[in-house]
Amino acid sequence: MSEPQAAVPKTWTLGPESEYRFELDPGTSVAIKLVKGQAEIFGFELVEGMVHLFGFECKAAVFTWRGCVIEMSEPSTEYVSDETPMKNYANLHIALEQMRVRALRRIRGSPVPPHEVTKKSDPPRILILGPEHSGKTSVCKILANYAVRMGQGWTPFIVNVNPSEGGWAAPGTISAAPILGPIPTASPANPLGNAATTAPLSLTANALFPLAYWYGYSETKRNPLLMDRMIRNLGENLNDRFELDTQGQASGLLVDTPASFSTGPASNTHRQKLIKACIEAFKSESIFNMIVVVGHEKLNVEMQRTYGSQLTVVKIPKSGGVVELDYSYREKVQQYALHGYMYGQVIKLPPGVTKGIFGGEKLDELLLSPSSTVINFEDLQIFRIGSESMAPSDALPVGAARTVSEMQPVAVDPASPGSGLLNAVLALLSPPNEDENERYDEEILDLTIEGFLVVTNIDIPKRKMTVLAPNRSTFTGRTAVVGSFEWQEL
Ligand SMILES: Nc1ncnc2c1ncn2[C@@H]1O[C@H](COP(=O)(O)OP(=O)(O)OP(=O)(O)O)[C@@H](O)[C@H]1O
Repeated sequence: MSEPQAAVPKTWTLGPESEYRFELDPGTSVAIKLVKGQAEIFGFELVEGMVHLFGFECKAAVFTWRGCVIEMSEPSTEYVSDETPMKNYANLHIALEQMRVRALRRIRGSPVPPHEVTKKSDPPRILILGPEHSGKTSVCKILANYAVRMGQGWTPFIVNVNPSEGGWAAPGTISAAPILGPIPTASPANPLGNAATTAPLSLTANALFPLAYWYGYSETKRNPLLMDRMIRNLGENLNDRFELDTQGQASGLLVDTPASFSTGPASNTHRQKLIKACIEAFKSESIFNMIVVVGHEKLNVEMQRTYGSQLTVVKIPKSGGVVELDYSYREKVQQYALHGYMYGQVIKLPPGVTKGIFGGEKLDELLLSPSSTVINFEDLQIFRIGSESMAPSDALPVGAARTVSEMQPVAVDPASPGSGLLNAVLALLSPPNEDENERYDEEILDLTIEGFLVVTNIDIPKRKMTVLAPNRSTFTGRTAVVGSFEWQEL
């Protein structure tokens, strides 16, 4: 078969405050080069003359404040728009920047200028809410990128409580990470950056060290009690970190939420409970002080009524560029994230393109080689939280009681034919408390995760199973938890 013809690169000249939006079909990639001027993708600045690669059905926009010239190979869909809400996002960023400066001054005990004496000095702690595909994650990324680009040493924390996305590493997690450098966008998997746990050591430039808990399901309504507990755990852990990290504390917190916090079929009580869990979890010394509602008038009014007396509720417009993502696309992105976790980013270059950077990294540094290990059933203790098919407590018939509670860790026997472990994604938990006296029944729910495994084969007669993991290590004596995610070949 002949090689696909190299397409002649196209050039676009973008006027000030306009953006070039593109979408990629499965199996395609695009190369974009900034020829002249300045441009950014969700706040991440493109380097002039460098070829930036995008793949895995990425949908994004190259935005420019002052105009630029870009050159690119052919994406699947493309258009330019000069109607963007970027000015609103930049204004919000400026307000947050002032909060950071005042907060750092207070934390360090520096003198306060007379005209600022009456102003509050809490760092920005923001809950970002909005309906499905309103652009919450993109707003979160833009605000974090603008903060780190200020050159003030800010390291804002992003908290991802959207288990369908999982933030870093893999879907199913509730996680947080300090953002140390601008977050690139190259693939929809790991939209908030890559975790160092999976990346090769050479990726130190962009690698993040997230703090993650394993919820194990895509949807928040699957086990709301567990979600609530994980969010509170994360909040507690972060508040402890802030006590040791004044710059991080002043940089603030951006919480990216799933759409089920804001709208959709879930009951109002379910939504309100999750929002309340977030607000209470991250309050410690300085309370949550802002709710940002992306493009939803009714939700904005509801939040004003409920929380307006305690915190600032701000509505910002939704970008016309946000793409509506369907269920099958989201599932595919989850698989891209899991495969990326194990194998790194294997991207097919566009015809005629021979080099470039992908998410800020060189291509040959993006490949990983996971290892397949055969272990005994007894080596690894595997649990599932609650029973396999679990309706939330409030959905049970009146008077009906559960035999297994939603929060109960239930041991899973790989020898049982219905274990559901084959091809399952397992989260490997960090070791429990060394002091036996400090242990408790539900400790598993409160342990952070260290990584992920996939069970690729189960040999019941020999009582052995094969697990795929990013690196060769022993699992003897370790504990893992299974959720609902399954490994699929791409
Ligand atoms: N201005 C834009 N131009 C092109 N694509 C965009 C733009 N803004 C966002 N997108 C894309 O639209 C998709 C949805 O955006 P995003 O994930 O930010 O929305 P969300 O509200 O967080 O979604 P969810 O419904 O999963 O909570 C993503 O693929 C994102 O990259």
